[in-house]
Amino acid sequence: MTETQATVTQVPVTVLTGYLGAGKTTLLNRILSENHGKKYAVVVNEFGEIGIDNDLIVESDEEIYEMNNGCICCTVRGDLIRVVEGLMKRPGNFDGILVETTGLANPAPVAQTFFMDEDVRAKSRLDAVITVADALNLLKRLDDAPEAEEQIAFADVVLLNKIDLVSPAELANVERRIRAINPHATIHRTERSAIDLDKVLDRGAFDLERILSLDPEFLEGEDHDHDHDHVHDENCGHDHHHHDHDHAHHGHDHDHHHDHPRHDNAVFSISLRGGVLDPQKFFPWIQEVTQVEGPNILRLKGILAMDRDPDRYVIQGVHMIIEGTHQRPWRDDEKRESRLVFIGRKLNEEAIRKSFEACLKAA
Ligand SMILES: Nc1nc2c(ncn2[C@@H]2O[C@H](COP(=O)(O)OP(=O)(O)OP(=O)(O)O)[C@@H](O)[C@H]2O)c(=O)[nH]1
Repeated sequence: MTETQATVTQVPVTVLTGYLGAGKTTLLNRILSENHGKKYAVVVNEFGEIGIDNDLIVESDEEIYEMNNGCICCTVRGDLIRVVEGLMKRPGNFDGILVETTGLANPAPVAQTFFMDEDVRAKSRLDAVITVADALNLLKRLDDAPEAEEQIAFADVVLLNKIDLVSPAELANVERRIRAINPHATIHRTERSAIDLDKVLDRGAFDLERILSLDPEFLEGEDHDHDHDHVHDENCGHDHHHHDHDHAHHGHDHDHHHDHPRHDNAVFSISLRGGVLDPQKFFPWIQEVTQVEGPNILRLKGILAMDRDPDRYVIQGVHMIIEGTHQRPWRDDEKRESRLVFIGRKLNEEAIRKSFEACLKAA
């Protein structure tokens, strides 16, 4: 090691990935809530037009940078470089960086960022890619979502989460599938992403050799977000207005996994916004929607203002399983409004939008 290398401390970067609703934010919140005496900078990237994820992260002293631009492969790399470079200008303020990717992302471009950009590379090191897998839904997603497989393949550590929702036989089955895709990752079985943090942080686990054997062009993506047709960028939001367009991703020079497409173009989001909701109408409605549309709802999240309720109500779901909690009182300076995002396939947007509006409290 040269003298300069030895004196520069590289900030460890942990990438949290995993398909929609697997338990990434749950893990992130554990990391931020635990009393480990360390300070992390958090970068989150989400899919969907209205920022909700940020509101679901526990309140802490941590600084949170949100990148809300859906398509991680095109725009986020640049954003991530900017955020990381900004952070690097203030050394000593934090002990590590946590990057939570959207559930629809292939983690490769995020991981590449820490090797591609000179400045970033000098000052940070990719510590590990942690993939959270949903024990109940992973097998289905491996069949229909290429990102889910990439996330497993890239993992240094897999949290096989939601073990409370499956039988021991099903669990063993999912674990076998994960092993078949990635024989090297350490697998931990978890409920609510509960894990000793030293099993996920400061692992020194990212194995470049292994990634290069998986993806020989991993270090050659320098021009990645410049070479391809820029028409593509306009469509990167993947929102429902664009979901049936001929997505230009196949033109990507980085699409070297020829055997499967990089993005699941059928997935789109519906963002609903409104004022105060009538709980007598809203709860039966959401039950019905999740029963009827459940198989197509990959994820739903909302922060809702309920009539006669002083608290923000958070609702979350993956397919048919939904959970709701009171988060915290609405602050005086906050507008009491409801935001709800559905992410899925083949959802009937118009019907969902209309029936949601019918749940608003009568003026
Ligand atoms: N039953 C059960 N539910 C869980 C478990 N872990 C997380 N959940 C729930 O699953 C839902 C999704 O969890 P999140 O941590 O928000 O998932 P995520 O991966 O961050 O989701 P996206 O950011 O939307 O991709 C929430 O309602 C959680 O409360 C678990 O082990 N068991």
